Amino acid sequence: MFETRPDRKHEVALLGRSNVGKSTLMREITGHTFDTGQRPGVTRKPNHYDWAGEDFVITDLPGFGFMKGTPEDVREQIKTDIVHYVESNADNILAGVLVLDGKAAVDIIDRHSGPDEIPHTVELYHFLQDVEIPTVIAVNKMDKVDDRDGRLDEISERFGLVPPWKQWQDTIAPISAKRGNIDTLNDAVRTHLHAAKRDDLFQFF
Ligand SMILES: Nc1nc2c(ncn2[C@@H]2O[C@H](COP(=O)(O)OP(=O)(O)OP(=O)(O)O)[C@@H](O)[C@H]2O)c(=O)[nH]1
Repeated sequence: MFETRPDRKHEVALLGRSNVGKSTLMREITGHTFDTGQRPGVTRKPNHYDWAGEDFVITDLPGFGFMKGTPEDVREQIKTDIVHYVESNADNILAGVLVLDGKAAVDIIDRHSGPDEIPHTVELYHFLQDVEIPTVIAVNKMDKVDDRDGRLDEISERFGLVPPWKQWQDTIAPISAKRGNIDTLNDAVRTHLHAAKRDDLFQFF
């Protein structure tokens, strides 16, 4: 299902449930227009974006989870394809950005938590850790959240990061892509690239 990636060695991968705002975030990062809209599940293939003269791509992976009108087996396939894509490209993925909808994430995670069930978002975070990709959780749509610190503490906890969230600012980045507030994400990603001594490759962050 996935198209061949462009011939660039390094990349930063954006992952998240459908409709969390990945395309909006891509547009904000790159200044280019992407296919965004009200209709969940618009992004079905990885969208690679690269800068002229730079040796990396940013990859917007398909949204996973519930998509109206999409059968269960297709949704499962999308998730499997994401995992395979990340596994195949892990050596070249400098950082992962897991995007959440700050307004909805806690409810969705709790709804899918149980003795036999790990929510996809949490599962993907742990998977990225397992394949040693430094990951930032970008908590988007913060413009819709009233109790900012309370919500971010709840989110930290769901990912196994002991609150208060403020001690995890390299990992948890509250943003509002639509309003253009993404400095926290830039800072967090830059920290990881510094740690990997790859910031030379990624001048935007
Ligand atoms: N309030 C608010 N809405 C946002 C923000 N970012 C994105 N949205 C809205 O959320 C909806 C989904 O945004 P998209 O960027 O299309 O989401 P996506 O994650 O690319 O969706 P898929 O294509 O399904 O993967 C749109 O209506 C956006 O305008 C934000 O920071 N705040």
